[in-house]
Amino acid sequence: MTVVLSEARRMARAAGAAMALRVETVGLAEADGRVLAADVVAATRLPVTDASAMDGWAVAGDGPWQVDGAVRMGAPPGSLTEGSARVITTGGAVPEGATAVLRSERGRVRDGVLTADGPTSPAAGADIRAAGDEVRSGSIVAPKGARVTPAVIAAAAATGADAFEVVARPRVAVVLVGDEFVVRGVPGPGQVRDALGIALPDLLQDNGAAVVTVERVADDLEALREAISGGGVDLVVTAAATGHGACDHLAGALDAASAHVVFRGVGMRPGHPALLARRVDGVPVLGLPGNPFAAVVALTVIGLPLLAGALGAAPPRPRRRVAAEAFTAGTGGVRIVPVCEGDDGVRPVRQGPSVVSGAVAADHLAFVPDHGVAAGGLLDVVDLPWRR
Ligand SMILES: Nc1nc2c(c(=O)[nH]1)N[C@H]1C(S)=C(S)[C@@H](COP(=O)(O)OP(=O)(O)OC[C@H]3O[C@@H](n4cnc5c(N)ncnc54)[C@H](O)[C@@H]3O)O[C@H]1N2
Ligand code: MOO
Repeated sequence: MTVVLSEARRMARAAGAAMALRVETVGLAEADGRVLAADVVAATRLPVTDASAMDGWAVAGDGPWQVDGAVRMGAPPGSLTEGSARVITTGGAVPEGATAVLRSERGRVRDGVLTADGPTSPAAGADIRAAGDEVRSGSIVAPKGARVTPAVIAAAAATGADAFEVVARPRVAVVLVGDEFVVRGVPGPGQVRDALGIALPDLLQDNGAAVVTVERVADDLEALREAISGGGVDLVVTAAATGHGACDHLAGALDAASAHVVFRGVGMRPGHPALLARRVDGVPVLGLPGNPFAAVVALTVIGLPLLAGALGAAPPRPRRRVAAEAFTAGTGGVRIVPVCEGDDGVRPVRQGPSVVSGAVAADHLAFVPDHGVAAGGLLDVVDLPWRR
């Protein structure tokens, strides 16, 4: 069954969401890039106590004040009596009884007595960050489904967290099909240098997956059936053999494995032979076309929604960009064009389906609808996965 691109993306996301991955606990230092399986809740308010916003003196009541010492950072705040002042630095805990902070540049100390420059004492509460002003204890610092970023880690650490509950990485088997490949050096006549054996696993890992095996199989139905049937994985991603040629055995291998084909063919070019199936044990099989750029396209526009669904993360939504020049329509559905971003909008980067070199310079993939887009019109784009 052939589907339109939007439908393929929806089905891929649903296939990912059906995976029901485990939840695991990881320390803050190992969490960057993972997806939260539960809200991160502040274990404390921030600031923990009333804190000084400036270097200066905590003062109690109106001046002049008798300076009675200094607030030690990291020590409990103690208390201050009316008419007294205590040296305090930015972030220091304001002693009980203090009514304001006087900034260092607005006062002077002579013989242990602090006087404010100018006619008045600071207003009540001046330059004091009230306890809980920034974060309330029990409030949500980062929601379930969010990707852990350095900002999430910093906010969680500041509010007392030592670990996160994250969604386990989906375990992926990558299967590269074909007899023609060499894996080092320059290919000889009739040979093809494998372009995907390293790049595909890297792309999957960068997007939250744990690639557990990378297997190469010949154009052989039984070998392919076996390769896509391995246990201990949550997802199988294959490259090549999606076509209808004599050597293309993916459909036959899925049939032999009694897998259910969710779709075979997507209304987009390149990448139209992409396929999604479900094994009898529920494990999805994503079949990427063999032409390397088509494989990268299919992984970006279909594989990433699948992974986002599996992780419970927000899907990578297309964004609107101005077309800096006209984009002509393709035949057979959405034309997918690598584009780079300039001041006047996005422009195409020349690219054929069988090489990935054009994508090296590109920022996004643009979706050109079947009526094309005039110069100055709007295009949907998704980021290339390494540009996020
Ligand atoms: N009669 C038709 N022929 C083709 C059609 C079509 O609609 N009708 N579609 C073309 C499109 S589009 C694509 S994409 C490919 C899909 O091919 P397969 O998925 O069956 O893959 P193969 O035929 O095995 O290989 C295609 C091409 O890609 C090269 N390849 C495969 N894997 C790798 C790799 N790991 N590294 C580098 N290159 C790879 C392979 O050598 C072939 O050149 O079908 C078209 N044909
Ligand atoms: O998926 Mo194919 O490019 O359209 O090479």
